[in-house]
Amino acid sequence: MKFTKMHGIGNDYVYVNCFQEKVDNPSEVAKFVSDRHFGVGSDGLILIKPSQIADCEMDMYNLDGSQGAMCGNGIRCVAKYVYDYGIVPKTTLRIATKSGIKELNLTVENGKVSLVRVNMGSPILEASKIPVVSDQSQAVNQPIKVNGHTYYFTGVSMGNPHAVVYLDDVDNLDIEKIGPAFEKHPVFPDRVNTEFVKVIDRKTLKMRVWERGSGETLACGTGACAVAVSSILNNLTGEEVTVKLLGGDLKIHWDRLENLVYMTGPATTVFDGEITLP
Ligand SMILES: N[C@@H](CCC[C@H](N)C(=O)O)C(=O)O
Repeated sequence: MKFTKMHGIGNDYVYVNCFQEKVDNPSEVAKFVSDRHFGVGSDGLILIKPSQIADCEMDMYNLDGSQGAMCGNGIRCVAKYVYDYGIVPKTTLRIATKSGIKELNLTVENGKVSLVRVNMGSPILEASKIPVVSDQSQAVNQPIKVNGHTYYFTGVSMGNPHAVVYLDDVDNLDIEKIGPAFEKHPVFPDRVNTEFVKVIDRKTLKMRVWERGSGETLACGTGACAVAVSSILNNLTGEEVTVKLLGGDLKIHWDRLENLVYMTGPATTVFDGEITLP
C-alpha cells in the first residue's frame, strides 16, 4: 500500500490516496500502520477518496481502529495533499466528511501551501446530540466525578464529541490516568475527546488533549474549535483566539453572527512510503 505520512501541528496520520489505492478493512489497517514500533507510527489512518458531492472525501480512523466523523488537523492535510498532487488544483475546495461537507481555503506562497483555513460549521451544543448525559439542555460547566475528584466540563460537538475542562495547570497533569477515565465515563455514551485547558488571557488558551481512540496527541483541530466555543460560552475569551497545543498553534474564530467556526493552521508532508500489509 502506497501512503504519505503527514501532520497538522504534530497530529500525524498515514494518508492513502484512494483515487489509486483500494483499502480493504480500514479499521485493521489503521491499527497496523499506527503502531509506532511495528508499523509506520501515527495517530491513525486517513483515506482520501473520490466524492460525488464534493471535490473529494475524507474517511478517518483512530489508532484503535474506530472511525472518527471529523478531524480538523486531518482535513487541512487532505486539502494540501489533493492540491499538491494535482487531484484538486484549486485553492478553494469542498471536502465531504462523515459530519458533512467542509469548505477550505488554501494560502499558497511561492507555490507551497502555507496555511489552510477551514469552515468547520456550527458547533452542536444540545447535550443529547453531542451526546452527553445531562439534566440540562446544554452541558455548560457541568460537574462530573472522575477518579474521585469533581471536575467541571462543557460539552461541545464539532461533528465529534468533546468535553472541555479548565484547570490552573495543564503541564503537570497526569493525562494517562485522567484521559481514559473521561473517555470511558458513562456520561459520554459514544466516548469523548477531552481537552484540558488553561486560560492565558482573553485571546490565548493553552490545551492538552486526550483523544478518543488515539490517547494523548500533540494536537486536535476539532478539539481546539470546541475549546474556543466553550471559552466564549463560559465568558473566558472573545470570538477570536489562539489555541496553543503541544505541537503548535491554531487560530480559531467562532463567528457568532453566522454561527460558524473557522480554524486556520498549517499542514505538513513528512514522507511518502510503501508498506506491505499483513
Ligand atoms: N485529531 C482530530 C480528531 C480525530 C477524531 C477523534 N479522535 C474522534 O474520535 O472523534 C482533530 O484534529 O480534530
